[in-house]
Amino acid sequence: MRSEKPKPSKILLTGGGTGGHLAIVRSVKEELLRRGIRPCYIGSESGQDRAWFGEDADFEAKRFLPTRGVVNQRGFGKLASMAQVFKATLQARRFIKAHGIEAVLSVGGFSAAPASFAAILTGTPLFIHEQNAVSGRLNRILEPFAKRFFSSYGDDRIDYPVGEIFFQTARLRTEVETVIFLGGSQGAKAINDFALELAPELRRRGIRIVHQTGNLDYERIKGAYEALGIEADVFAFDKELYKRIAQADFAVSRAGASTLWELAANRIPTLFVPYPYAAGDHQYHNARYIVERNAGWIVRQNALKSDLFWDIIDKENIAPVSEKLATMIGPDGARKIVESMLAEGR
Ligand SMILES: CC(=O)N[C@H]1[C@@H](OP(=O)(O)OP(=O)(O)OC[C@H]2O[C@@H](n3ccc(=O)[nH]c3=O)[C@H](O)[C@@H]2O)O[C@H](CO)[C@@H](O)[C@@H]1O
Repeated sequence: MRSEKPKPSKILLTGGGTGGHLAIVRSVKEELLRRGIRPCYIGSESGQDRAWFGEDADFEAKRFLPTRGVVNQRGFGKLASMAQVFKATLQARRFIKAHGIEAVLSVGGFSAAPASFAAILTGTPLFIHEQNAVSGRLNRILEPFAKRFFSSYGDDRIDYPVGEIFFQTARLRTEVETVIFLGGSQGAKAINDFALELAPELRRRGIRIVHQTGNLDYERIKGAYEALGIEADVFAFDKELYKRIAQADFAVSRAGASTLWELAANRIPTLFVPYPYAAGDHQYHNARYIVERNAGWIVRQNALKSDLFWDIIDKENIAPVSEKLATMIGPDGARKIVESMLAEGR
């Protein structure tokens, strides 16, 4: 009698740097925990990886390796970073062997390089989730070696793995009583300034303001609202951001992939202002995917004007957009990724 191969249970999640990547790790981790599997994690000492997962007791084991981005460096800096990645790859390889890892999921970002290369070196099945509509450099290099490459854009798409809470708190928006301004995990000065420009008229109309500034700009923006005498819910970063998104009826936001799909899952109509310097202009292409399906609006940062905002609020009906968003994403993303890893891990 042929005995069935046991399903893999030693899963390694890797990648990070900024919140967009780390949010995928979090939702895939939640799905694994629901199935009684505690994954391992490899991230970097730089970036936000430690802030997100340093204290997280859900992981069976974790390592933060000393890596930095290679892409944005030149000359000696680039060589030094490559040497670091090489050294970290050897450490990741030891980790994979020591923990008997049977499948690796990379969510991209420079933190993902060592464990992804180590997966290839050790013949451990590699799965990749690319968050953006245009692939990052590392994922383009890794894709030919991957068992599966997941994307939430295009024909062969899966639902973006958004935290379940964004679906649980979703609701149809019909009227704008509260606006939320979002700058992505690090905040966005252009959106911060735009919010201040809109603030007097928002107050005049009795529309509540919720505003995430990012750490760097927090004091300036808080002070500016005070100087204007306008009451606003201003904060730098909120670990439970879903609560504030759920309160709001309209968003002005960067088009980082995790934020974009969380907003979609929550069905909140959004004016996207893509970060203009993102690699391959990927934030613009992320937002285009939504906007081309009549599920939101987009404006280039250098064309950001208050008139456009008021035209949307005054002349466009937000309810059909909120309805359309319900068809753009379902809650199955993390489940699909996990099932594929369990079926095709070694
Ligand atoms: C400048 C840049 O290149 N940014 C990239 C980075 O964005 P960034 O890291 O800003 O990522 P996203 O906007 O995709 O996600 C931010 C995450 O942080 C969370 N959050 C944010 C603010 C807050 O107060 N609390 C909170 O928990 C959001 O809920 C979300 O889960 O990775 C994304 C995913 O690869 C890319 O699409 C972005 O283009």
